[in-house]
Amino acid sequence: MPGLVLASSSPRRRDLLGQIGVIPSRIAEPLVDEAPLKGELPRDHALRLAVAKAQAVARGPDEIVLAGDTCVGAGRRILPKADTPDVVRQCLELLGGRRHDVWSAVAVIDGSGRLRSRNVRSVVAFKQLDSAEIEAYLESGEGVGKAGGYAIQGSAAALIRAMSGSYSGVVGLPLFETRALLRTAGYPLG
Ligand SMILES: Cc1cn([C@H]2C[C@H](O)[C@@H](COP(=O)(O)OP(=O)(O)OP(=O)(O)O)O2)c(=O)[nH]c1=O
Repeated sequence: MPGLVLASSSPRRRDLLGQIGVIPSRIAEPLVDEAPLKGELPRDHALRLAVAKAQAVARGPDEIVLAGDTCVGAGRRILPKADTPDVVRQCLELLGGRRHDVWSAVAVIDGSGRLRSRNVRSVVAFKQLDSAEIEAYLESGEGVGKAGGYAIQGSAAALIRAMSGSYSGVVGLPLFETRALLRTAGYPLG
């Protein structure tokens, strides 16, 4: 059975793979500049970074490499991965009361070096958020380190009116597409 390298520092991606019974034989942190290019659209950004992360990690003989990227987009605008509570606040002020896109890209390089990728769009609708709700969410600390400043898998779920698309993709790895790519790459999955 070919080994699987997960090119990700994200514990969420490891957990999501575990949810479908996939245990990487190796985890490697991809060192990639995640800054958007000038004028880059959210969908292009997610795909470019997933591919770059997969390519940044060395592949041993008979190893498959998998990487992903999650990008939150408000129209043509890319929201940052919130690194401080202030950025979380700015994101929530923008996202409250409207719909936004979450692009979830996954890239797989197979044992012969062939790259395949998928990019999934989800749409998430937040309720109108008043300042007390935003401050309460900031208190939770859950938004820091997350694309768009929130995590759907935590207390933010209670502020989300609706979503369509891939729930696992919003969390960090679209599992339907990931399974299909892994199978095509020769990784044995039932
Ligand atoms: C929108 C959203 C994002 N996120 C997370 C998933 C990703 O970890 C993060 C987006 O950053 P990414 O750059 O996709 O991933 P990462 O930096 O955590 O890990 P790596 O690049 O090493 O693979 O935001 C959630 O956990 N829940 C959500 O609802």
